[in-house]
Amino acid sequence: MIKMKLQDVHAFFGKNEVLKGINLDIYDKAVTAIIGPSGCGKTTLLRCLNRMHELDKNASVKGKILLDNEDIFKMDLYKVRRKVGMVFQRPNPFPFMSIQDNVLAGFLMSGKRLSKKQKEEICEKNLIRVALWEETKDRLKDLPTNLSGGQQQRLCIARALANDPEIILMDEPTSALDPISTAKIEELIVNLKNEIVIVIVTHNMQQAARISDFTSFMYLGSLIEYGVTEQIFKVPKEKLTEDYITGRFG
Ligand SMILES: Nc1ncnc2c1ncn2[C@@H]1O[C@H](COP(=O)(O)OP(=O)(O)OP(=O)(O)O)[C@@H](O)[C@H]1O
Repeated sequence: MIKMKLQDVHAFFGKNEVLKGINLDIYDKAVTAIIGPSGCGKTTLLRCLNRMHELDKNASVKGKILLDNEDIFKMDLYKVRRKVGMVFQRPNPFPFMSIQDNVLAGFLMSGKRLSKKQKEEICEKNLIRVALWEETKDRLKDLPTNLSGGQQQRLCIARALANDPEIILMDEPTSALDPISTAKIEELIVNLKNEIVIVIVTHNMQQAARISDFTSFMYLGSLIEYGVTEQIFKVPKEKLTEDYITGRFG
């Protein structure tokens, strides 16, 4: 089933067109990877999917992005952001909030009142989902600053999950992490895909091959090739894709 559908999406910074008519179907219960050389527009594409691109005052978008057949540009912005969460490259837990409050940050910021029991339940459930519960259950009131980078990133994923999004966008979520933390996040992504749609930007082609079901290869603002990950990596149809995945450029 198609969860998100992009139709002729163009994105600009001022007059600079950085996405040049992207058509892309993002499937439910799947991990979709976006790969391509630096500056090709991967992050911009990701940021269009939850309307973060518009935050830049110089930026604009044209085209259609449908979420469950609803045009996200006609939806309430708060609803879009609630349905489409985001995890960034560098773990960015709120440094002055406890581990528990970090998980609950979405609720705290929206002003929603929760009982102590509800808070504890939401916190436990989401820390379990990211395999961080055992490591943090005795220090939920501590600040997150003493957690390792990998733990902080899992906390950020728990924070995104706690809002019950339908899609999570991940912008190079492991590029600042060591190999063991990276492996844990990859395992987590694969486990989560049965409940949530994941779109991940990665520079690491082995990572895309390991964890994604679909891969889109971008070049200079265009989507060159999109398909099942195994096909893209084993028998790419486009020469540009082949050159990129075999390391001839990028
Ligand atoms: N805030 C901005 N203002 C102006 N131009 C920008 C801005 N952010 C990105 N760009 C430009 O838009 C183009 C696409 O950038 P984007 O960050 O989407 O590429 P990317 O593929 O994610 O790159 P990388 O892999 O290096 O992160 C680039 O030419 C970049 O210089």
